Amino acid sequence: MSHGVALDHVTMRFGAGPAAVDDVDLGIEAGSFFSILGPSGCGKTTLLRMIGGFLEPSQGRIVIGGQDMAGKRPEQRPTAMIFQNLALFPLMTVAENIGFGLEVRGIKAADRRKRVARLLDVIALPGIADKKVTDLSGGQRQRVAIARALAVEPQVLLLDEPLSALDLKLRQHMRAELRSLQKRTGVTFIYITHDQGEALAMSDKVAVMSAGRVQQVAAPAELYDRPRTAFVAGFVGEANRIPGRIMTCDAGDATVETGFGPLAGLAPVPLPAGTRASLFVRPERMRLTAAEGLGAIGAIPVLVEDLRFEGPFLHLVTRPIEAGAAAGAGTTSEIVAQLVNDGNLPPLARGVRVGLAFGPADAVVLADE
Ligand SMILES: Nc1ncnc2c1ncn2[C@@H]1O[C@H](COP(=O)(O)OP(=O)(O)OP(=O)(O)O)[C@@H](O)[C@H]1O
Repeated sequence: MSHGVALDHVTMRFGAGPAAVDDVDLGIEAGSFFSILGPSGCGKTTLLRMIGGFLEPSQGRIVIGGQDMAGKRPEQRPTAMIFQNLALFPLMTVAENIGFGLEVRGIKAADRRKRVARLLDVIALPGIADKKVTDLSGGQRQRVAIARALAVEPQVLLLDEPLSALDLKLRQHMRAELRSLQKRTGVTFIYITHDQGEALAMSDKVAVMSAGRVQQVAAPAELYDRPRTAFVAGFVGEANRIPGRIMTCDAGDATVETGFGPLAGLAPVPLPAGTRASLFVRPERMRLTAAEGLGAIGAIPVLVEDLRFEGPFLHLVTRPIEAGAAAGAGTTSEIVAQLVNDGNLPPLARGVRVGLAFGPADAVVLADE
């Protein structure tokens, strides 16, 4: 794997408190779409600013295209950054905005014009060169900001939540646009967001951050299906958490005791018997059954508290009839299910008693944090 960008034990401290970015190791493949996902304040922007050269790490090394970036200013790096507010020049035309960085680098007017025209094709907005940026829609401005960043031919484009100011519809459209733009140009995109849907939809790989640390780096499907920490399971997509304890774990499988009974046949986990651990089950893995027969989590009897019809799906919010307290490990107060509207759903309403079931293949076991 060729590493376009390598972070080696990168740490950033602003003061005496905990590090804003804490000992981060990352390898970002050249030509890939890489997202850094995490809640507000987890250190995403700080990490991106260090890659772009706007901040020097307190410790660690950043290597881009094989070159150590220590001491290099932003304009000396093969990177370009797009900020949340885009920072386009309002009094300039689209062409002047896109050509700005080229002018600064002393590229002649005729060559600038050619390059700007090519970039307008790349962003699929030919013919707007002479418009003022203030006359453009939000999505068009977004694309102009990208063209301006690409004009200086960076190896790596750094994007700091660039879609956050757009309305939902446009944001969803721009996801596909950005993804296809990245593939067309072959430039490495490092994209930061707190929106897991955005990260899953666009990225080749996603790094999930929490409190300055990287929790997991994986392709979107792996992140969703095989989260490695309870934080990732809860932050990426929705997940029901059923607390319990590891009863046995050998090479073949694991058994977890929960307040609703034991569940055997789980994929083995490197945790000793007695460890507090939870089962994480996605809402779409819950099946509707008759409200009886507990046993090995055959069916958890629940009361329907709320339901939302979404066309292809029915979203159920339920409360277990018994809280399902696992000895000392906590209770389950709510179970959410997303049922496929396949024409066979029984009539459901608030207050109806049903059973929700899942099997060992539907659950991921993770140690409590
Ligand atoms: N220049 C600074 N001086 C002091 N503390 C800072 C500075 N920049 C960031 N921090 C702190 O570092 C931590 C990480 O901030 P950062 O902006 O990187 O998080 P983030 O994940 O990008 O959050 P958001 O999505 O809200 O922008 C926060 O606790 C923040 O207060």
